[in-house]
Amino acid sequence: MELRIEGLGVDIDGRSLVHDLSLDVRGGEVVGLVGPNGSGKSTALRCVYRALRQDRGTVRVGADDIGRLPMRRSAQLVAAMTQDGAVDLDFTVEEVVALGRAPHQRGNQALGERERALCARAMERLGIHHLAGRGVLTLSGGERQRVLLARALVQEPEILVLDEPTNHLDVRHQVEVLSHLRGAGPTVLVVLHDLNLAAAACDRLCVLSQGRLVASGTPSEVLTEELVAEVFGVRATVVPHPLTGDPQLLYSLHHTP
Ligand SMILES: Nc1ncnc2c1ncn2[C@@H]1O[C@H](COP(=O)(O)OP(=O)(O)OP(=O)(O)O)[C@@H](O)[C@H]1O
Repeated sequence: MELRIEGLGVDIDGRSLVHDLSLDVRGGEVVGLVGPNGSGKSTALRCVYRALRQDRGTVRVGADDIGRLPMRRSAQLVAAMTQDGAVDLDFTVEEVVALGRAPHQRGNQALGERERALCARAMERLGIHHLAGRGVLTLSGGERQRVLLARALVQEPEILVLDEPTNHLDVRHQVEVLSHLRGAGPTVLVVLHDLNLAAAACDRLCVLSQGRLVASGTPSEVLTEELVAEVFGVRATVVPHPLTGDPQLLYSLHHTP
């Protein structure tokens, strides 16, 4: 299903955090939202998963304006994996993953066979099945990130939004988590800081700077030396990945633009 953000605007304390943002993510596409710290990425994403109500604009999932749907319906359509989605109750891993089914369940209804198999498969896929009985408060940051992703996947959403899903992950798990995004089923909008991983994981990138969309397109169209210098204030050399052709940025610590 398509995610369409139209003319999104968020103001807080008289300051415009997101300004007239419009972007589309086509069904099954993976789009990366990148930009410097404080450029409004998380604020925009929060409007998509309804943690924040925008002052202007709409967020549509398919034909529906998400802001007009009952909360249960929008939770069936949109799953979020976020930094503030951390679980602070001492649930087990298995229980937290099963919470992903909540928007589809009635009351305290027990999970059926299909749901239990779905949870087991997600834990297997993310390499956390051996942690099933562990309390989430005892997990490392990276283990917890993978639990939160498993919870989002078992929600079987149409739209999956992720805010820095590779935070805390070692390089192997960064690659693994991002490789799960393509072809996973849902349409994906993901905030990433690592531009090289973003180029490898995303079909298209949207660049935010000071709350405004300043570039969008394929990673090769967007990640130019000029853009990286202008938006991030960093001198980088862009080279094609020798195997995939994706643009990859090489940084020199001793040169600034
Ligand atoms: N509730 C709030 N009240 C005041 N200012 C806020 C609030 N939420 C966000 N901001 C400010 O809005 C700006 C954008 O924040 P946001 O978290 O969206 O940026 P970001 O691009 O996700 O940043 P980062 O890469 O550092 O995570 C920042 O300057 C932040 O301090």
